[in-house]
Amino acid sequence: MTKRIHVAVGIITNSAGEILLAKRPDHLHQGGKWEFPGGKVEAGETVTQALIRELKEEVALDVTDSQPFMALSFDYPDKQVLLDINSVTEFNGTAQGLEGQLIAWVTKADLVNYDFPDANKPILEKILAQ
Ligand SMILES: Nc1nc2c([nH]c(=O)n2[C@H]2C[C@H](O)[C@@H](COP(=O)(O)OP(=O)(O)OP(=O)(O)O)O2)c(=O)[nH]1
Ligand SMILES: [Mg+2]
Repeated sequence: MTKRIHVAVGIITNSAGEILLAKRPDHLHQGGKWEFPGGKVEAGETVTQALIRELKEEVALDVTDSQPFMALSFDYPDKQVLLDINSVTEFNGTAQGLEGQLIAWVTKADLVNYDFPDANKPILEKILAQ
């Protein structure tokens, strides 16, 4: 049995109400899909610490406030994940794809036009219900 991967994920909303998406590089797990930026929680880190670190590393943003949005477990054929999803409402900086990934600020209405990993379905449903 493999260990479930704990991931800190950010739904980052700007002052225009747009949400930040990043495209996963093709060679990674769920490559080519759009995601909410984030990454693995390392040993000894809280989810908030991981979120702050990952959003700095991946999209160059300094998170100053976040709130839990939802958590979900999902089993891919090749990987099991626990996504700890947080709303990021306060941050400094200008978003950049620091790992060479495409990024996009997307309106809520436009989210349906992006291809997300299967695990993200409940997240999209909750965002769209709000
Ligand atoms: N960040 C993020 N990951 C997601 C989402 N949906 C989803 O299924 N995942 C999965 C894909 C991956 O298996 C896992 C995230 O792991 P990752 O490979 O991005 O982790 P990381 O950023 O720490 O990358 P690395 O340092 O290990 O290369 O979570 C999502 O919306 N955002
Ligand atoms: Mg990542």
